[in-house]
Amino acid sequence: MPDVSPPKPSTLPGPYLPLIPSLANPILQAELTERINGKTKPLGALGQLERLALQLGMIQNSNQPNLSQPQICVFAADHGLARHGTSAYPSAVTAQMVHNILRGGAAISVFARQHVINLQVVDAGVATDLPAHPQLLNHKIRHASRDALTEPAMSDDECMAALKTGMAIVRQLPGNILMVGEMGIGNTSAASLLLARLGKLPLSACIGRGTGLDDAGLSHKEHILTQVLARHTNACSPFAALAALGGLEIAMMTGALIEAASQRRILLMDGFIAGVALLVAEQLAPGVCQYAVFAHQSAEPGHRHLLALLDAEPLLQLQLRLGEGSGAALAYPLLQSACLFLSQMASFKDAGISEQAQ
Ligand SMILES: Cc1cc2ncn([C@H]3O[C@H](COP(=O)(O)O)[C@@H](O)[C@H]3O)c2cc1C
Ligand SMILES: O=C(O)c1cccnc1
Repeated sequence: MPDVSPPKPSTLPGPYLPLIPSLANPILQAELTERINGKTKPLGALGQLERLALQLGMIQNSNQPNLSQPQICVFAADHGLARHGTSAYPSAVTAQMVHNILRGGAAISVFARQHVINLQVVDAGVATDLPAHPQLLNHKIRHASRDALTEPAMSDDECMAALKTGMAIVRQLPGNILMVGEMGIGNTSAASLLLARLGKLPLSACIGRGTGLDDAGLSHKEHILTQVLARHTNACSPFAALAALGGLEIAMMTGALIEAASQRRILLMDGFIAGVALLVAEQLAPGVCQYAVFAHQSAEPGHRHLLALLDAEPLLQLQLRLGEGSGAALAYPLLQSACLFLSQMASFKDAGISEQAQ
């Protein structure tokens, strides 16, 4: 039956969302700043690493932050909208890549192994059923999101279930630092739609080639996504936009980020798709962004606008356009270095070196 009734605006029942603790703590901030400035280096010479160390200290409410039991969760799902040719690859690649990740052959498998980061894959909504695997959590909400060109990608109940599942997954995870990644053919489209709607940006600034569309593919993608936005003009609140424009993996990542921030975990953010989940999380639960460290700036053009919107300073510029959490894993050692310089570097006082510049 065609959906003829006017869509009712979706609202997220508030009590499900935890409060995000504020990081404001002027005393600790002054203490950390003095500690950083007192290290044996010219003032400010560790640049962005100094701001990173300060942020990590504030997140952990400590002047000696440390990283323990780092976790990467790769959320996987398919997209009904992908049937309109919005990706250079077919949806079948999502499940194939999940197998590849679990076998240890994907980029994220390699980088997680390299940096000794625990890796799990979550089936949030892959189109096919996946065989059981010790590193695979089966939380399939449905077999792929619905086709957002004709109906909301998720019902309110499905979207809520995805958010709550993401939160529950994090409650079961150890560690004080979370990286979220994703695998879902067609998810640059969902992310672009969400960024355009929630960031109030023109769609043209939010779209890109994703897995490698050519010029004709890119204009076809823009044509389809323009129609999707027009189909869902009422989906303006963060929850309504998330449900309508979708991505089961994006919704589950959003829940995971909210829960992790509420527990004062560090959120080491990957690229464009994960970044859009953070935008949704911030709008649903203001304050989440205080916990985010931005690993890199993706080559997907919308990411630059997203980072500007979030006033974010990415650590790396590697022209990555992969997702999976790969950029977050690559940046992880920088966070280790930020913690180590704070705990191990000598101060001018310890080393008996004159602190005064000429
Ligand atoms: C082999 C392969 C591995 C990937 N790993 C991540 N992605 C990335 O590309 C997809 C998004 O781009 P689009 O919207 O154009 O489909 C997502 O699955 C994302 O994780 C991959 C894509 C492919 C093809
Ligand atoms: O930056 C990302 O997250 C990204 C970019 C292109 C394709 N998949 C993911």
